[in-house]
Amino acid sequence: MVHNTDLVIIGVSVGIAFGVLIASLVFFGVRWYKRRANLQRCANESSLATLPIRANGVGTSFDISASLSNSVVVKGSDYTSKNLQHSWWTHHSKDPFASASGIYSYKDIQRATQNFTTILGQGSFGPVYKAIMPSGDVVAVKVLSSNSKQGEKEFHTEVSLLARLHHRNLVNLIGYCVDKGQRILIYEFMSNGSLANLLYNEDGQALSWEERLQIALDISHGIEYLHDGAVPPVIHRDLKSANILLDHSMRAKVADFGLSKVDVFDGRNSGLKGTYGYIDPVYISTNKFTMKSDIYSFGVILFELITAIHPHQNLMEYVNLAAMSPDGVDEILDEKVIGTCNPDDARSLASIAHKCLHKTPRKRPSIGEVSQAILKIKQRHRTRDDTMSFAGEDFSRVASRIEQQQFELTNIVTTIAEKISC
Ligand SMILES: Nc1ncnc2c1ncn2[C@@H]1O[C@H](COP(=O)(O)OP(=O)(O)OP(=O)(O)O)[C@@H](O)[C@H]1O
Repeated sequence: MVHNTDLVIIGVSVGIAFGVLIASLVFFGVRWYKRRANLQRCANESSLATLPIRANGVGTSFDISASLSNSVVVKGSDYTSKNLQHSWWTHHSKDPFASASGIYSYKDIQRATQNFTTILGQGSFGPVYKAIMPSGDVVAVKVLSSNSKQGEKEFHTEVSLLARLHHRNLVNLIGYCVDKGQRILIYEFMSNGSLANLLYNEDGQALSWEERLQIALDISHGIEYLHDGAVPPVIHRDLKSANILLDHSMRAKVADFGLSKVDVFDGRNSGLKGTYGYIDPVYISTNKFTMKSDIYSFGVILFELITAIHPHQNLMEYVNLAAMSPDGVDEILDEKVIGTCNPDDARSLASIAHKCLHKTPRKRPSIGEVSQAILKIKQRHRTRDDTMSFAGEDFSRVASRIEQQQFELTNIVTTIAEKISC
């Protein structure tokens, strides 16, 4: 016989067991849900968290899991985004932020820019500040404006591209900051500013012809690395004198990857990228951007170096007029280099620039051919300079010998005169 009390005990026990079971299920369910949500969040953030960075400008760069924009990486390359999946995550599975010294907090940047008071300039991406990092390194800090046309995709493109591209003629990305809803890029500081500033700012000292040739060669080497050295190859899409920066020793570097903006070219949002005055007309008509479109933009920059006329000041009209006679370029040569620039050099450089602007893209030279041609002009200039200084040296040696002989002759004459008077 089962007593009533037994029944109560059994009922209570079953109730407790059932309650414990439900509580456990709820507990583990909530835990599982939280973990899942956490993993989801990590997965969403991983494209940024796994972005590679050079540790304070030196050393190793890591692969990435962030997606690269096809707008700058050449399509059809064997090197697909799959190859990029071997991520930083796999190397640093615990705390991706702990060991990467290229990643900074908003507070670090605030302190380094004296609360964002050291403005260098304003681009379409946002303001750029000069900053002194705790290490003492001087850097340039680009803050992505919240109302900027450049969004997250461009930020990813810039960081992921620059982190795997290293060349002395590209502006190095030193780090970045994603904190307090801000996106900030940290670059090596280029103390001589942009080529556009140097060419068009009347206050500064004019660039010499020699410096212009070196700048042309530096830019071509930077592009050569992007087109022929990088895997997969990269098309810049926004080459212009404002995107060429110069360091303390006037060496030029190409800047602004992934930040090329959608230009409102004809009043409609055409989706064309680049800057008016530098855009390849073939790209405008076909909407196809190739390496030869970068070559076109470089041709425009070469003419800027020769003439110091901005593309927005009818540069192409002057260039087309000058092309009508063999020495027409002499007429548009920047007057600040007249006298120091050999006319043959200017004509040769103009001839390269003309080839870059050829209306049929496949007839434009490759960047390797352009580099070779500029190097030849530079070497010729140097040889000419050396010959002149050698001739100068010779002349001064002859002059001092004549002076010496004159002195000796005077001595002889004086001695003879003394002897005669005795
Ligand atoms: N690494 C750097 N070192 C020194 N100055 C810099 C650096 N990067 C940019 N600047 C300066 O900051 C200013 C803005 O540069 P930014 O690259 O944002 O715009 P931009 O190239 O002039 O224009 P856009 O964004 O329309 O292409 C320029 O005057 C440039 O000289």
